[in-house]
Amino acid sequence: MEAATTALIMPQMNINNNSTPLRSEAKLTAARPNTYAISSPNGKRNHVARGLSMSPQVQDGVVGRTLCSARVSTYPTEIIESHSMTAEERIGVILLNLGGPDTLHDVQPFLFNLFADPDIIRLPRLFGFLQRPLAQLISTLRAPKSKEGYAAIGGGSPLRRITDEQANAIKLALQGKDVPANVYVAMRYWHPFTEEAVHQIKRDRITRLVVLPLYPQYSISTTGSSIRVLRDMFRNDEYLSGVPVAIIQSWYQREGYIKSMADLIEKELQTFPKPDEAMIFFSAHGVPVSYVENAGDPYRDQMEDCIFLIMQELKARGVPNDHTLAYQSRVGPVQWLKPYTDEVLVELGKQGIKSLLAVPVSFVSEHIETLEEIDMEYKELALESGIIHWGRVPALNCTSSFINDMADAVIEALPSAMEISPSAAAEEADDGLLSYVVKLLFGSILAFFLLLSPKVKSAFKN
Ligand SMILES: C=CC1=C(C)c2cc3[nH]c(cc4nc(cc5[nH]c(cc1n2)c(C)c5CCC(=O)O)C(CCC(=O)O)=C4C)c(C)c3C=C
Ligand SMILES: [Fe+2]
Repeated sequence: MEAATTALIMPQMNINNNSTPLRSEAKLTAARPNTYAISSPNGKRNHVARGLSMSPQVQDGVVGRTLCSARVSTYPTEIIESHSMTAEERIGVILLNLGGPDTLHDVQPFLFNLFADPDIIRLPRLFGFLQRPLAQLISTLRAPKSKEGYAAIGGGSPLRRITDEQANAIKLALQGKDVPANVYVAMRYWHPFTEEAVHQIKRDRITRLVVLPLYPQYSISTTGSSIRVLRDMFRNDEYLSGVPVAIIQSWYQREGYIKSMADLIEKELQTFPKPDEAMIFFSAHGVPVSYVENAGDPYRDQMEDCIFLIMQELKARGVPNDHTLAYQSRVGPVQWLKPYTDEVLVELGKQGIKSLLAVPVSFVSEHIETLEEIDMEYKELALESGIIHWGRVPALNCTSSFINDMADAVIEALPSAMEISPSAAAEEADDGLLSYVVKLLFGSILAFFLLLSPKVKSAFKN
């Protein structure tokens, strides 16, 4: 397939972002020039310095780990010339998601994959060899608690089914907008794995690809991790390295998403005896504090912006309810983003709050943390703490306004697709098999003793 025929000028990061940030703007004042690429008809690129970028700290934490030197998308993409696609273009959309165990038997290997991810357990580079032994131990310790949770929601995660439904709905929405596309699901820790999706993309000879994470906000641990894996696959493959790719890094600020969330909240409030007295309780999946404070993860800022925008929309609709934000699902012995959901529930009970509407906000499908943690554990805790009326907003799943907005996001991103340049990052040193085995053995022994500590053990078990 010939490369695109029209010259285009775009940010090298090829991030699509549609609205100007609200509260993140302050951080951009410390901006430095960003690189824009000019693609010419023969596919060669020249680079010019232009525009704004995030602070160096964020760049170190995020840019180095993402496809095409991508920055977090808290500022607008500037497409200077529009780009026309050829008729033979075969468009692909790859949905990035976490994945979940299909059966209880899958729980421990799923957890192993999750904890073996260096974006989930961030060890200093020198201790990288401990990653897999640690993952083996932590997944074994965590599995009984996780299994209980998955058993309580029917014996497995609904994530694969819902993500497949979303993929199908986005495909139909794109078709309805005269943009025929194949939509692929790429899970990070369980089937269908990213490798499987990428294999299909090659098989289908896709010529232009949009990467759409199913996480509204960017975190190093979610979108960042999936993009890192994709980048490695693309830059090492002769065919894929020539496919223009557009990456949507985060989209929590999209009007369609904000309005869809506001619709769900408004509707659920009506189930309360006194809707205007219910507190709106946003509960986001947490990340360790060190991600935000040391590694430059924009997750907390984006989450706060997101809540601000949803509340702004609700106020404009005459829904002035009180609201609060807390973080759930912490794992392990480190500090996670605060305040913690369980502690806030107890505190709100003490303050005499009687009606609470829980709103899961970091994810767009039902999953274990909505169906078990919120609907069972937190509900019970809230009722014990004095809350009388409890409600929970459903996840967006296949809500048509949301799916329609995702299809629009794809269409808006298409023109900024560009080839993934080989990364300058140094490859891991290859020390040979013997060294690998010695490190693995040493790592396993060290990890074993580390995890014998009762405090560490119980932190992963609970
Ligand atoms: C935006 C969403 C998510 C962030 C950020 C995130 C970070 C993160 N998660 C763990 C550990 C676990 N997560 C687990 C399940 C899980 N996590 C998310 C989303 C985010 N995780 C989802 C949607 C799910 C559920 C998948 C499903 O099967 O339904 C689990 C397994 C379940 C359990 O045992 O609690 C673990 C473990 C870490 C350590 C982390 C950031 C570093
Ligand atoms: Fe998680």
